[in-house]
Amino acid sequence: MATITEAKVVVTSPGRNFVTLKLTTSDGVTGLGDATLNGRELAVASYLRDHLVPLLIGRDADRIEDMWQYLYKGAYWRRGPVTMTAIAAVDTALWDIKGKVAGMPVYDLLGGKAREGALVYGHASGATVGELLEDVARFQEAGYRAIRAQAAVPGVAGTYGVRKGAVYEPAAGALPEEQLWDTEKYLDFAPRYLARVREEFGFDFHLLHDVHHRLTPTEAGRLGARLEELRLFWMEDPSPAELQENFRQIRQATTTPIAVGEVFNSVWDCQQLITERLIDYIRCSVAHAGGITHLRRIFHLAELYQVRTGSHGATDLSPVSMSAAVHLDVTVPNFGIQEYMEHDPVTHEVFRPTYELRDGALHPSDAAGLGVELDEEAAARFPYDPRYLPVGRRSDGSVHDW
Ligand SMILES: O=C(O)[C@@H](O)[C@H](O)[C@H](O)CO
Ligand SMILES: [Mg+2]
Repeated sequence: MATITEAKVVVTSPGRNFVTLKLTTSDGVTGLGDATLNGRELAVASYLRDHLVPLLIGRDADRIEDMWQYLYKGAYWRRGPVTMTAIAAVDTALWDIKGKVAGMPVYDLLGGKAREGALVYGHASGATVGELLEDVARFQEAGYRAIRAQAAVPGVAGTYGVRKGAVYEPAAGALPEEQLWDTEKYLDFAPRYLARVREEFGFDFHLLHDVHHRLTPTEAGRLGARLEELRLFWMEDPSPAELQENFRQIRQATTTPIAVGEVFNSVWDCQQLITERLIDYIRCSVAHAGGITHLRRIFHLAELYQVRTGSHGATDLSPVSMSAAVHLDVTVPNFGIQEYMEHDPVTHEVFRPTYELRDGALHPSDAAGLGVELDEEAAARFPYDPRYLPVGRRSDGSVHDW
């Protein structure tokens, strides 16, 4: 039996903030887990350092499921993004260790490949429709077969999803940026620019769009119906999903496929969405939904109901959880798509993943474990840099879902 002898929490900001857990066993094997919770990073770092590390030292590194149950049920206070991200980091690091001990990539531990690579979608955006079209062309030239399109809505400063230079989010600054939101202007404009994308580039690629929780179920149904002829791959987060039964109304109003789940952290956040078939794609991630062990459970439940996967994968997830996602993606029968946003090159000075983008799909390497290295000396050169995600406000000044 190998025991955990060291558990280290590394907070670093190469381009943006990441929290990483590094476990070492009595056999000298190391494993990595991503514990990054965008905008609330230090809460997870403290949860790990102050509450989990003392429980990990001396514990059997082989018993991944038992560790998961021990940390989940042992906390008494169940679920929540901070707890589940911390558990995810431990779980991911243990899978990495198990793979290295077995001399196998994690996808082989999970039953082996069902496909060679995970189809990904890239993020095209533009401050104008012209810029968006140029960006879509750039992604097509780079070999992407699926592209998410977001354009700034005229008269709505700081529309969600539009990059400023190389920066996606969060913006620099000590306090959250406040962005204006106008539902009517968006509902009028979005179908028109998405139609322009189809006119220009045709139907021979997957087109996606993220609504980012901005609409009521009535509005979302109306938008979905209007977008049907554009045959979107999906309409993401059309409405906030705390109340899962609200999606029944969207479902009845439109056949545009629906994807939800990047903010969920457990199967209980999406069990009704899945079992009542209120969505088509479940977007939970390894980092925020309890690690490989729990995300696999969610994906298996989804498979029974013909709901496919489409994991969150913005750059607020480190190359460690991106790698874990790709290993899981290539094994599950109900894989749909994987979100992928290339990390800033400076991020790769600290994290060295071995997955590769080829023909619009991410391919895991056959390295044992997850195939990611963390350079701790490089990590020390990039101290934590406090950032927040933006806050949305309507034109009357009241707070809207961002
Ligand atoms: O699907 C996406 O990429 C976005 O919704 C981002 O993940 C979110 O704004 C948090 O960074
Ligand atoms: Mg999203």
